[in-house]
Amino acid sequence: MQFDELARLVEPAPGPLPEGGISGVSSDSRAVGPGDLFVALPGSKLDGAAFAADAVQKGAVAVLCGPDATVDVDAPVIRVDDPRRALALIAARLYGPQPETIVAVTGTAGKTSVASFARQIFARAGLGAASIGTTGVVAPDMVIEGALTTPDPVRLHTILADLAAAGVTHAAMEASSHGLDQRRLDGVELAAAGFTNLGRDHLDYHPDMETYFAAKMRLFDTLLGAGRPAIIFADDGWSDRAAEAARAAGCTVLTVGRRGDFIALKRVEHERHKQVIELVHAGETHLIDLPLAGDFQVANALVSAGLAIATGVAPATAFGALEHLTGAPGRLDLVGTTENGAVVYVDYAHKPEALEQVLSSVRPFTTGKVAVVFGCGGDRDPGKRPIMGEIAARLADRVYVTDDNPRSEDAAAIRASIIEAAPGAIEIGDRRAAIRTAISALSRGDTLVIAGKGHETGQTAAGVTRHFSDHEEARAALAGMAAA
Ligand SMILES: CC(=O)N[C@H]1[C@@H](OP(=O)(O)OP(=O)(O)OC[C@H]2O[C@@H](n3ccc(=O)[nH]c3=O)[C@H](O)[C@@H]2O)O[C@H](CO)[C@@H](O)[C@@H]1O[C@H](C)C(=O)N[C@@H](C)C(=O)N[C@H](CCC(=O)O)C(=O)O
Ligand SMILES: Nc1ncnc2c1ncn2[C@@H]1O[C@H](COP(=O)(O)OP(=O)(O)OP(=O)(O)O)[C@@H](O)[C@H]1O
Ligand SMILES: N[C@H](CCC[C@H](N)C(=O)O)C(=O)O
Ligand SMILES: [Mg+2]
Repeated sequence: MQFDELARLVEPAPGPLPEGGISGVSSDSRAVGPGDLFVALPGSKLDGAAFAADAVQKGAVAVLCGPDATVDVDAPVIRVDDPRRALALIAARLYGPQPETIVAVTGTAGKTSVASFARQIFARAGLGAASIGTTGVVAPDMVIEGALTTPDPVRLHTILADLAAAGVTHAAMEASSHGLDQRRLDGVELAAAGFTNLGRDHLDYHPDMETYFAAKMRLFDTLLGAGRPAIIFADDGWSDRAAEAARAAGCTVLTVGRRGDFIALKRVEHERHKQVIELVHAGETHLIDLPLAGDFQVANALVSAGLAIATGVAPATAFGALEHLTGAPGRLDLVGTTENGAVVYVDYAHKPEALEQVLSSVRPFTTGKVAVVFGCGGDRDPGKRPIMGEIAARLADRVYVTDDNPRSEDAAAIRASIIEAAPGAIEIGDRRAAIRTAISALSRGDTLVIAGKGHETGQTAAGVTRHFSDHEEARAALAGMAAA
């Protein structure tokens, strides 16, 4: 990319730049190669400006930074108002092309599920489809594990270009609040965007709920172009405000749910492992056998169908595809049943609303007791710990408090802060032991939810990640019971 083209992408437009251009872009000095532009970002732990000289030594031909960054290097320095946005726009231009139809979904809970469902609907419609999010990149003949829900712009645009080259025309991606706030999605050309719900999460990063909501709304007010469809789940406490924000941005608001106008949910019959839903779209009634457990999956299915229909999938195809959905791994995922008929699920609820939803979802099908095994991650919003303790104590009959990913924190202190609000809880720090104890205590008619780690395959404590899978542990415990 020539410098004059780069100059047209950033604000304010920089002064005169030298001849020539850049061959790549990076915000990490460790990844800089000859000919690259280094973008110095002020981060949460470090200041990228401190690495500018390193980057130039490694061959960076220019440095882009914010207005006040302290950068003293022997290379042109380009100062812009928003270096994170500049990085994203430059990465989009350098590493494109993107699949022609990209949809993104935001919300506190349901993003991974909606992205997976939208991919499955696109695929059923015969389109080259992919999803990008917490569980990685999923495309035909391609599964790439990912570290972040919304990858950083350089990685994201490399992925999008690889997908486009592999014949993917329709991609569904998750827009996390960190990703939106850090401009990781700026430059992605969105055909439609969705909103599921808002609840307490990430208040270690966002100062309060209003700021958290505003970060989510960047999806509509900055990223989705005017006139493009915004699919809003209508039955959440924040739905009206989300619709208002999208409308104010000029998006075409299409609501789904019981209060929905685009897809109106009329009736739901919940069964243990599936639900039958009746909905009305464009004056036509559809009766759908949704093969997923959990009330919350109805909302996710409606948002994903809305995204697919709004981007051109025939309604009958989209609704037909809902009958074939497979849940995203680790989302109210049935692991097995004990010989005496108790049911064991692995779920990814690691925040209050999700835990509330999942425990409420299993109650109607539990003739015995509801049990839950969970903990809370370290280095994450400590305020949610007693809230989740209270929810577990209220909605489950047996609560086992264990470790999630303590990361750098004292695991016992995390457990104590949960138990403060769940006084009857059984404390077993070792997650494997907690799962085994909970499974061996199950009786006929009971349901156990092992919550918080879902699809994860590692447990991080004191800076070390060891292989750990709730699925494997639960299966082993169930097999052990059967053999005994
Ligand atoms: C708090 C947070 O979101 N941090 C993200 C952010 O890092 P940062 O800018 O704060 O990085 P920093 O370590 O302070 O460094 C500042 C700058 O110096 C640069 N640097 C640093 C060292 C060096 O030697 N050379 C160098 O150039 C860094 O590359 C960076 O540009 O930008 C990085 C690149 O995009 C991310 O990898 C990093 O994610 C960290 C690892 C993370 O854990 N993020 C989580 C909280 C996250 O983003 N989660 C969301 C939400 C999940 C959900 O839905 O629940 C997600 O989308 O995954
Ligand atoms: N629409 C929903 N409403 C409330 N809770 C939900 C909803 N969808 C999923 N959940 C709960 O949240 C958990 C995570 O779901 P999912 O992975 O789809 O959400 P996410 O937004 O991608 O979460 P994360 O931000 O952690 O990646 C599920 O296991 C379930 O407990
Ligand atoms: N993307 C989320 C996942 C949390 C999963 C949970 N198991 C935990 O470790 O807290 C985060 O990084 O905050
Ligand atoms: Mg996710």
